[in-house]
Amino acid sequence: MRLDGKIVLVTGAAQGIGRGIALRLANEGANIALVDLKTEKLESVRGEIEALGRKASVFAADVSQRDAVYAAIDHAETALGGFDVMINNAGIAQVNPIADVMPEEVERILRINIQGVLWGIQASAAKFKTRGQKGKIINASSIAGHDGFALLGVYSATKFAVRALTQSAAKEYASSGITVNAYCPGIVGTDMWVEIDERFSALTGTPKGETYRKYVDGIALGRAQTPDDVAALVAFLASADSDYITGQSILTDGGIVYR
Ligand SMILES: NC(=O)C1=CN([C@@H]2O[C@H](COP(=O)(O)OP(=O)(O)OC[C@H]3O[C@@H](n4cnc5c(N)ncnc54)[C@H](O)[C@@H]3O)[C@@H](O)[C@H]2O)C=CC1
Ligand SMILES: CC(=O)C(C)=O
Repeated sequence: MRLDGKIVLVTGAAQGIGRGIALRLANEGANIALVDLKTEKLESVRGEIEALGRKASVFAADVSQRDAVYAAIDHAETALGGFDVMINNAGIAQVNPIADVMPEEVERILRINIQGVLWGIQASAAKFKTRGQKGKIINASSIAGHDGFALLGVYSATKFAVRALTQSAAKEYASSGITVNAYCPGIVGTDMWVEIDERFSALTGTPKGETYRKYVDGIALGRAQTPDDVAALVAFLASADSDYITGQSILTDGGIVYR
């Protein structure tokens, strides 16, 4: 699964799953363009990648802004000398019963989780075509993109949408030699789950930590997922070993959702 010399852009790379993916792919030989809103943390990840002997670039962008995503890809190409793989990882959670959801919060999550992925697909495919090369696009969905979760209804809808975009884009870009796939993690111990757990507590009165524990207890393999567990699948999807796979949204959850 070596990625020697490949140029990979990762959004949401400042922490959590995105950071884990960036480090894993750098370990496989890739040079990484790091994109996020949190520039201080991005600089720290850049240091970790350079310590592995790989090149890294940092670009601050809000993935919900189409122009910013195009600019991030241009920057990656210029800074690192090419562009081979796009990883649309950035996303936010939102915990609210359907009865209480309000327009502003729906608009915010749709802009980041759906439009962010859409602009990432569109801009990276355009760049691969301009460069006259093949490419790989890899999107973050979730187990919540296969099953709707209570109190995570709008979030789940965005992750179902990522699967739809992944399938449609795979069909539209296959003839250009571009593959499009998604990874669907389960319960990963990142800041996102700290936030989800706190919000469940506030809404239901469940003691802090209980919701996370309950979900982890439901995992067949008996432990929470790490960013590196997710990164192992993404490394495969970024590598030549996955060249004959497109349009798939692949579960990596330790045994929660079975499809
Ligand atoms: N943590 C989990 O259990 C799971 C997470 N996922 C998905 O994996 C992806 C990464 O999640 P985590 O690392 O857990 O989350 P996280 O909250 O720890 O990290 C997300 C990163 O994305 C960045 N980000 C958020 N909005 C952005 C925007 N508009 N523009 C640029 N960057 C932005 C944040 O600054 C942050 O660095 C998300 O798409 C999430 O929905 C999927 C399944 C499970
Ligand atoms: C954050 C997320 O996608 C789940 C299902 O936990």
